[in-house]
Amino acid sequence: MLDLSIHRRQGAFQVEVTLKAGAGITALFGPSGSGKTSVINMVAGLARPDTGRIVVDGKVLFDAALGLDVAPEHRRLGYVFQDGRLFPHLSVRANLTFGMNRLPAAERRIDFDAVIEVLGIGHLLDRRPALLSGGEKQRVAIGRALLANPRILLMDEPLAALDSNRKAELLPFIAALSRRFAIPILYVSHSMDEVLALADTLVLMDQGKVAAAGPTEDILSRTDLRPLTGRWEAGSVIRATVEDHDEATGITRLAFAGGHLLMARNHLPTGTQVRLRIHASDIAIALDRPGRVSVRNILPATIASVSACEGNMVDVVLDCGGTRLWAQISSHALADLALAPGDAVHAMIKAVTVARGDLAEQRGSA
Ligand SMILES: Nc1ncnc2c1ncn2[C@@H]1O[C@H](COP(=O)(O)OP(=O)(O)OP(=O)(O)O)[C@@H](O)[C@H]1O
Repeated sequence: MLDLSIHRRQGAFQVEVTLKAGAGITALFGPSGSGKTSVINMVAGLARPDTGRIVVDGKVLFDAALGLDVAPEHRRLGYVFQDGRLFPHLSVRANLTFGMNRLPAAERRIDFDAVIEVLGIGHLLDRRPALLSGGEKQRVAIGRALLANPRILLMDEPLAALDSNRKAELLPFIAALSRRFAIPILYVSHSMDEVLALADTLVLMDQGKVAAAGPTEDILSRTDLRPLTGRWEAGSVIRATVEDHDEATGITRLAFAGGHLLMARNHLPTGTQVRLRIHASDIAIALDRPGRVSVRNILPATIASVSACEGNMVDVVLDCGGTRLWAQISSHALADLALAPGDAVHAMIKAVTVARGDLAEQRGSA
């Protein structure tokens, strides 16, 4: 879908990125100044690489060796900025159809009514942008970009200008978009919560280069990348499937590669694929399987690695049927239990939360 290999010097800073992004949402994540916007601007044609090549959906947009540089307006890309940048003098409807009306009818693959429905903006069509909330403006901006039938949607911190409630409201809309309309999204963010809720693929940027890239769960399970994945609370991110709900006990059972997990009942249909988050501080380790204990999730596991972290705490990575679970225990507990790689233990998981799981995802995986 997106295949790029680019190099650009801007002042003292060098961007040197090779990247392939497939279907779904690819997040560019990294500290301020790591080069995320520079990459997205080169894809959009707003900045010119010194060398390299950019291909989107089979179409070569830039090739330095061939002297090829398609103008931004001919790249057929959707770009959503932090601030919606709607046309103030046009109604929401006219904003939405602005790019769409410039396309030949045969190229209008994305249906107006479907976009209105997914973004929940049907009741806003006759309003002017000045009368919209920040979140509504962003939904209209996303709809406008989508209706121009882009090859890819570029989103540069689209939620950065919104407060946390509006952000949380908008996340499910964005998550549903790429799956519902089969449009790849390149999403710049420095919020790990957004990455967790949205990204299929995670690209970690550092000092103008790609430090690591891959499926989000895999990248986030790597303790060596922690300096880059950042200051968010340590923990694991795992894939699971909703297996069943027990109305009587109010418990939902999920299946994952290492067995089953129980959590408070949610309302996701059976079969929904979800991303679960388990904080490292919510996993305790027992050498013997505990008997009468309140914790519901007790799973056999093997110790994969032990390494010092901050203060008197130790990172312990457990292998649970091929899934990595990241626990943090005190160095005192480590010494007391004499834990070492290869030991068979039991992971006691005190809390599990759903970081991503929506109906659109279930349709996509059917
Ligand atoms: N036109 C330019 N000329 C010189 N330096 C530039 C130019 N544009 C960006 N830079 C520098 O390139 C580096 C990367 O900037 P970029 O905006 O891509 O980072 P970013 O990861 O998107 O940061 P943020 O999260 O703060 O938006 C920064 O050091 C920036 O100062």
